[in-house]
Amino acid sequence: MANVKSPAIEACGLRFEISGKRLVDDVSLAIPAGRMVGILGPNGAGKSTFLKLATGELRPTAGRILFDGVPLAQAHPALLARRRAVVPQSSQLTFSFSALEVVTLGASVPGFGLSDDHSRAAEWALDRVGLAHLAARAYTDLSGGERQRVHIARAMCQLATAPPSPGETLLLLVDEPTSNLDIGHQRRVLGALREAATEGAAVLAVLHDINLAAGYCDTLALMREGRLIAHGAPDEIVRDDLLSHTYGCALDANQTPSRTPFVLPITRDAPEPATPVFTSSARHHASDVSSG
Ligand SMILES: Nc1ncnc2c1ncn2[C@@H]1O[C@H](COP(=O)(O)OP(=O)(O)OP(=O)(O)O)[C@@H](O)[C@H]1O
Repeated sequence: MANVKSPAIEACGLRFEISGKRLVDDVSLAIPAGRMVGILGPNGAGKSTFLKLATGELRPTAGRILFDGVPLAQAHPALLARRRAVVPQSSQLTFSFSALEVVTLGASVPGFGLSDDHSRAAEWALDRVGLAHLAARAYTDLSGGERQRVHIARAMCQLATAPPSPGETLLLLVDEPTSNLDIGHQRRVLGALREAATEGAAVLAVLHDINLAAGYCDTLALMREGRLIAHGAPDEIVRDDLLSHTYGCALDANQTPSRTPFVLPITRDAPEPATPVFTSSARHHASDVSSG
């Protein structure tokens, strides 16, 4: 068993219930150091709830989360701050901090300001997400996609200012990091997460874009109705039958010449309605109104 490292984070039989509804149901998933795992699944599948359990924001109804083999609830907050960064799905930040100040929020020590290392890490992180030119801009004046990249940079800065000791793993937990981004910035952000994994971090990312997930993640975990229904290499998950069933629509899986799997919705076989639906219902509505 040489070279087998315990996972950076591991969910064991995780369940979360609220008001008698099971949002996460018996999910077991391990993310080892150096791996990027994408969580996929339809809206409401339980992906964000699972991520919140993994960050400790929610406490499981049953099962447990281990961080480097230790129950997450027992991990010291200082250790978590040094080794684990979280990017939630949305942020309510309304102060007019500059982009640079937001990026340093996770790294500054109250009363001591920023060290040179922190400042350098923040500038590096902003540059990594293509925002170096907006470092001084008020966060509240940034676009949605720019704000999203600021939060990715904040997480990267947080981890970059605390290089791990030998044997320690950094953990990055991100919820839909590309939802507001154009395709170029999607690539840039996923490339940065991929690079973090290649350098040894464990990365868990909730993603909606199956093709980007297949291109950047080592494995894909597919959730539906709170359950983990499949977990494997991208070519084991990006399959017509599995995805069409999971998402409830006809999907066509294929591979690029470099053998990266991808999927497209099947639209060519869908018959066009004889009468445009909107026009037809609008006409009915108009005749109801005139005859009433
Ligand atoms: N506090 C709550 N009370 C009841 N139901 C909840 C609560 N929070 C979330 N849910 C429900 O739990 C289910 C899972 O939510 P979750 O946000 O984890 O889904 P998701 O897979 O991340 O979805 P999406 O892709 O739309 O972001 C959804 O049906 C949601 O409506």
